Amino acid sequence: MDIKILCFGSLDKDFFIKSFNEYQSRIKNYSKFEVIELKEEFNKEEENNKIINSKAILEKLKSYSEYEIICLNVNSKIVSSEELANIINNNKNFKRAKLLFLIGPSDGFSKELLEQKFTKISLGNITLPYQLFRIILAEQIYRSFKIIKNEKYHK
Ligand SMILES: C[S@@+](CC[C@H](N)C(=O)[O-])C[C@H]1O[C@@H](n2cnc3c(N)ncnc32)[C@H](O)[C@@H]1O
Repeated sequence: MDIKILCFGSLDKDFFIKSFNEYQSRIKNYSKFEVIELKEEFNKEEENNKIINSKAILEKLKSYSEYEIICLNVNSKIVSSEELANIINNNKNFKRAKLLFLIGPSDGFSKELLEQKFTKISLGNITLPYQLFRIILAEQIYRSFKIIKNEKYHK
């Protein structure tokens, strides 16, 4: 399996970097795993930032056309850890599956991006800052593998 996270910015605090690296190395026991970071445009008004940053995502995704895109969006359907594991496990050719998780910019995604035929999910009815969310997502991906493989993991 091949999993990528496409996101904005980079982790700039030691405790974020350490936490992410921990889950990253755990995920790598199950799948190829890579983070692709885009530079975020902050300088315009909110609506324009959304459009500019979402266009940058859509442009980048052209290089990943063979990947199934899973867009993380606060206002989309909330999924449980088991449901996320099902999404990851859904592919008939599990070992060869290619999944790209998309974390949005600070102002969220544009209408154009949200209209794409991506799987869109929320991890809960709370908005998390992007650095923290990257770690939560990595933990949930790791947890998904534990669920899929029916392996023990602390509750
Ligand atoms: C700071 S948040 C963006 C908040 C923005 N106001 C919005 O409504 O999308 C940055 C990114 O983190 C991710 N994110 C944060 N909390 C999330 C949640 N509970 N579920 C899914 N994605 C979340 C999303 O990808 C979001 O685009």
